[in-house]
Amino acid sequence: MVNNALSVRNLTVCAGSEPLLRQLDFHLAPAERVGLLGTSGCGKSLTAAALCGLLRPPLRVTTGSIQIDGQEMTGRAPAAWRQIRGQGVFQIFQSPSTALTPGRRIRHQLAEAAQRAGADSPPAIANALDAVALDRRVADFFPYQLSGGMKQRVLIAMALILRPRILIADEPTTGLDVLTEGEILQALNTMADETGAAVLFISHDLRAVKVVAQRALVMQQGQLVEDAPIATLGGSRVPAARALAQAAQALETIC
Ligand SMILES: Nc1ncnc2c1ncn2[C@@H]1O[C@H](COP(=O)(O)OP(=O)(O)OP(=O)(O)O)[C@@H](O)[C@H]1O
Repeated sequence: MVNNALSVRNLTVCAGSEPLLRQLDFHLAPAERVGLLGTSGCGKSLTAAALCGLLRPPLRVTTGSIQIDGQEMTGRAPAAWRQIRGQGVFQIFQSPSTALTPGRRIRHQLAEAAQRAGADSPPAIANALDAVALDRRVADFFPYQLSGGMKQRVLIAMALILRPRILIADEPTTGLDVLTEGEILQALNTMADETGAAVLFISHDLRAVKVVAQRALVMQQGQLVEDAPIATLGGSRVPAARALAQAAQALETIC
């Protein structure tokens, strides 16, 4: 039997005694691309942090299970999480600067990923930059010499080299213009096609989610209220899911 890339069961996360995520249950099959949607403050980024082992006190998992590629991760030491981050689960944040080391050229940061993945560094870097449509000369730049969209594409190139089991992209196009947004979404799809990574794409914007994912998870106030194919959200019994579909449709009509 093939393991799910990700299985989340009955996951509850609290800040002190206050539950912020409540009994989340969902899975990602290998290579599946799923959107995680919901309005601001519903718990999307907390979910991403929990799935990457990045919750810090007072936040903690109080019940439930997170399995990555069949491996139980709840209750594991920070060292076990560090080991799985990168090739087990790779996260792209809204602000890519936090994931890149400011004083190191892009080439060295990508070479480190290649070494970790056991790949031949110069060709792996060249192929990854080509795949995300970045000029190969970008390898000689420092992060401060790149735009936000270029940094985001460098991180996707890093994922291409590391070939993670799961990629979690948390609002990776927020604040970018629509053309750059399109390039990032395209690069994400190329990465997923080439590596077979499962993708959890987090956004409040169904229009962006639709470019990457076929299925949507909808959150509301820390709970999962819908898990359905994107094409069916407009007819969902869940008002929050219908509202997302209607908002996307209204924008498409205007634009
Ligand atoms: N360290 C923390 N301590 C206490 N509460 C927190 C902490 N981090 C987040 N929260 C709370 O958890 C809830 C969910 O926050 P989260 O950042 O996951 O929302 P989100 O859905 O990602 O929102 P947005 O779309 O605006 O980024 C919010 O009510 C927030 O105030």
